[in-house]
Amino acid sequence: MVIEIKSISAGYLNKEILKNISCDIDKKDFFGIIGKNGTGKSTLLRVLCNLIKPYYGNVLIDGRNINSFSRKEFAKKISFLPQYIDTSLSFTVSEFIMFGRYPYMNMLKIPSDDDYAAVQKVMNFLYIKNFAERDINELSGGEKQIVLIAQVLVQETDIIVFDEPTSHLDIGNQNDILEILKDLNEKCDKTVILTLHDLNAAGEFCSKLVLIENGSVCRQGTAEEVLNYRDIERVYNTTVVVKANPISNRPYVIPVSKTEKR
Ligand SMILES: Nc1ncnc2c1ncn2[C@@H]1O[C@H](COP(=O)(O)OP(=O)(O)OP(=O)(O)O)[C@@H](O)[C@H]1O
Repeated sequence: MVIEIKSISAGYLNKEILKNISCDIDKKDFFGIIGKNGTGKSTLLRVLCNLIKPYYGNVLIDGRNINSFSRKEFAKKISFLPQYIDTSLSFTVSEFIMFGRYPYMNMLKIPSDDDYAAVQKVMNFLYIKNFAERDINELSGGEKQIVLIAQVLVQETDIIVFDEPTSHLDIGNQNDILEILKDLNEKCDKTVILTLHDLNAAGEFCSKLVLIENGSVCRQGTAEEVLNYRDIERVYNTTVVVKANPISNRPYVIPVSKTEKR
């Protein structure tokens, strides 16, 4: 077990958002967190990444409480791509990716040869070397998302965490990003943890899912176990049909209009 989330209650000021959440994440997992808007998915990631302290409970990584890590140590263990990142300042793609190397730099924050090599390696891996010198603000949404992922990868952590990495992307770019994350999971031994709104993408790519309902775990397990129509209909308050993808055999969820007879 690489991550143990134990009986977490957390929120903001006095408002409890997460209520007694427990889940275990294995090293090999491609772990998806799903649930309605505002149910606490991002809050759970913030607790996991030690950005907010829980009211109760704790998070262990490799058996060690996350509170016992120094900031630099933690940044070499787990990297996080939040849902919103300000990219309004003008940086080239390679400069922007270099920010991910901060945990490895000395007090003066001058990149070493290793830092430059790490940036080149990630750009090669993601096939983005050709726009290394472009301004990040000139990129399309899909290109920018790959650069954000590059900044996470250059941090060279075993655990990578993404808050809705595919929002605003078309189905082609969404699949491209998820394939990259799947490769990182399967070929580079990274533990991938992400939130997703697209239940079909979650069903297709995630090895394990947790469905959050009003800040609590409704169900966790394989995609087949979690994406059952009863839970999905109740949690999302809508009508759906769940089928198996004829090629991958993984579950996908089809919405049904209220005007259709059942
Ligand atoms: N910084 C904050 N301060 C106060 N309340 C917050 C803060 N961030 C989130 N919340 C509240 O916590 C609740 C859960 O938010 P969270 O972002 O974790 O949900 P989510 O499931 O990720 O939502 P979405 O799918 O819409 O991104 C919401 O009611 C939200 O308004």
